[in-house]
Amino acid sequence: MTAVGTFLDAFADDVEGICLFSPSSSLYSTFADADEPVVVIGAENTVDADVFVELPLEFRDPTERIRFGVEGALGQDELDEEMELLCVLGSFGDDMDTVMRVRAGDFSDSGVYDLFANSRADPSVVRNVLEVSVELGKKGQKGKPVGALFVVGDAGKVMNKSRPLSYNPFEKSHVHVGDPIVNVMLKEFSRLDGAFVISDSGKIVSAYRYLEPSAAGVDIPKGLGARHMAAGAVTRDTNAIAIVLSESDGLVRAFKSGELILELDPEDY
Ligand SMILES: Nc1ncnc2c1ncn2[C@@H]1O[C@H](COP(=O)(O)OP(=O)(O)OP(=O)(O)O)[C@@H](O)[C@H]1O
Ligand SMILES: [Mn+2]
Repeated sequence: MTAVGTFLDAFADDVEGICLFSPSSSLYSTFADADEPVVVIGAENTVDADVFVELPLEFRDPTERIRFGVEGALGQDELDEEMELLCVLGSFGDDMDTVMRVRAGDFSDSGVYDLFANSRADPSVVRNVLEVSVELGKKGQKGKPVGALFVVGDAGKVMNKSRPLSYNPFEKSHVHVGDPIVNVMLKEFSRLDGAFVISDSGKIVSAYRYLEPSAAGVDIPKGLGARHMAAGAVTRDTNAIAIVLSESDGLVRAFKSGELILELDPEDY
């Protein structure tokens, strides 16, 4: 065997599961008789795989794609945490150019998959709100750090658990998050108090909402203030998720079912 062959053989030794990211039919059929379970992960099941995990977003970063896909497969009980996996994907385009070996358990429990896939709001709406928060965190408002609170999904119930702090600039409008003009408006209004309420489909329902959920049983990390507490609590009281940009530490956090499930530094994106 060649040196490369020997290396690859050792690399794939003891692998217990195979994840194929958006494979071609020919690649998929190469693994048809594999002894290990094969999971196909992608936006669509174009190869008619028996075991398929949908990626609701395009993750350009291969490690993010793997994290999301493996978490999804674990969530669907297609893999278990002890497994050593071989992930095959195209990092620079559609052609397969990357093989990564990972341990399934390293990707469990971050809740990121759950945030996108099992929220009431569309995955693209969740992504758009995350993107606005990250941009706002990077640039601030006119160079100053700014905070913001976005409550996404289950808007009717969220409106019932909150009250207006001021006139709602989105009252008669039908605008959606992700639209560039709307993102400018969201950044502009983030200087003012309260929360934005966004519907399952991404419509901006209101700005300036003061949230009044019951905070009973909400367990968020110490040191976070009223904005984060309100964010956590509203996601326990309703089926919304909340995305918060902190004015004081500059981090973006996401809450679901009363828990902090994602924390990221805008400077890393
Ligand atoms: N219940 C609430 N509903 C909506 N907005 C709120 C609520 N409580 C606080 N806020 C908003 O959060 C802002 C900051 O409050 P506070 O400093 O207590 O929160 P925090 O969690 O420490 O957030 P930050 O990290 O951004 O400082 C307030 O000025 C207000 O605009
Ligand atoms: Mn504060």
